[in-house]
Amino acid sequence: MTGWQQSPATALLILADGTRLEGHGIGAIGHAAGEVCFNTAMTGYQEILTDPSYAGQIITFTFPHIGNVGANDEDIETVNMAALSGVRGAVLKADITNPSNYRAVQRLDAWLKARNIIGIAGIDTRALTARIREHGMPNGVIAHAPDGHFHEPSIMAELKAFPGLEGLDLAKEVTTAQTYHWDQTRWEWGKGYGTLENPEFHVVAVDYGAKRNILRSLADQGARVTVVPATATAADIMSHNPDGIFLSNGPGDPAATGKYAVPTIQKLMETGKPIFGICLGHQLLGIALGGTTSKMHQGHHGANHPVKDLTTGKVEITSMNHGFAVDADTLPGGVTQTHISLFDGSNAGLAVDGKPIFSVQYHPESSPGPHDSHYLFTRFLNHVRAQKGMEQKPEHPKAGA
Ligand SMILES: NC(=O)CC[C@H](N)C(=O)O
Repeated sequence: MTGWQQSPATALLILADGTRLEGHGIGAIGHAAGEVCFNTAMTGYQEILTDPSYAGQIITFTFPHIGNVGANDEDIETVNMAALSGVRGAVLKADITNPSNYRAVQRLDAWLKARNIIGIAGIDTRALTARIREHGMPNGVIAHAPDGHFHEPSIMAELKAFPGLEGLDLAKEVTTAQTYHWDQTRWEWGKGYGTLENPEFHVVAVDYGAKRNILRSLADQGARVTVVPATATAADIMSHNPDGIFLSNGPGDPAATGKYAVPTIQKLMETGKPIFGICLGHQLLGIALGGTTSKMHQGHHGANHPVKDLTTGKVEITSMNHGFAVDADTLPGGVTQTHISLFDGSNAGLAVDGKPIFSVQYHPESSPGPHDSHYLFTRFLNHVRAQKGMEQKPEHPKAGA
């Protein structure tokens, strides 16, 4: 048969420059192309693999042992389960072992298969990560064939057909088709997830690929949340009579999604309502204010990224997942750069002077990641409280309070 190659390997990762890595296939069978990035988080692989912002990407985990705690039904960040799984593939160092954790209901490889995610294990992820650091995030294709028979022409055709993330609006692939309401609160020891009983506020969240724990974090602050599709107009959003507006994280190129999202955000800014954006929402807000965004070299994907709050001098350890960034020097007068990454000085936050409008590039919902930045949800709702003449809550409550 022409085009078929037999290999002792059951999975391949081929990069756009022809680099060919062989390993053991796990998860779904077939092939998929995407941008190959690396994530340095040591925990939370299931939350990472279900973050819709990874649409169009293949994740290399730098932590060598992924899968040891198996898979459970709770650590799912995808809200729109009707959408295809965002991430295109997972690249691991060590083979997946039998899970050892009280929450595990499945092995990770079986879970990957059920979610149609292709994985490859046995890869020298240190070398691959060093390569990405040196040359940037390449396009690549991941393939899994349990019998070791790979149809190379179709695998290479898939790689060639992948246009790269620049210019891609992927929010439309993962956003909700319908408006829905959210009232689940954050997980607490001994209690699990709660339900918001007596909402004090109403927030409309624009879903570009929202993560569950962001919606929970808003509910935790007393906000009932109405989640609307990415293409909702300003009139649609205002028809829900929100006290505040949230712009979610999401995949793809902010400039591409901005074609329809930015005019909406510009109209929303005129309403005077408090606006808070995270990650893609931050980038879209940056563009709406007159700034630009650029593709990064290796991006930021991990759970230990130091960020400096330039307004207080404090450093927060944050969770990050982005491959584009707001160009700080394009932000106009009247907009303050509030946070920067201490890894590379790139923009990590902004605020509109004198208005209740702000956003951050990183992930205060911390799923997975440290909780240092959770105060930002309080800050957002404090803007709402101020407009309603209510007492502010401390951003950093004392332990036990
Ligand atoms: N997590 C996100 O919202 C990512 C935003 C954007 N897709 C980026 O890669 O920069």
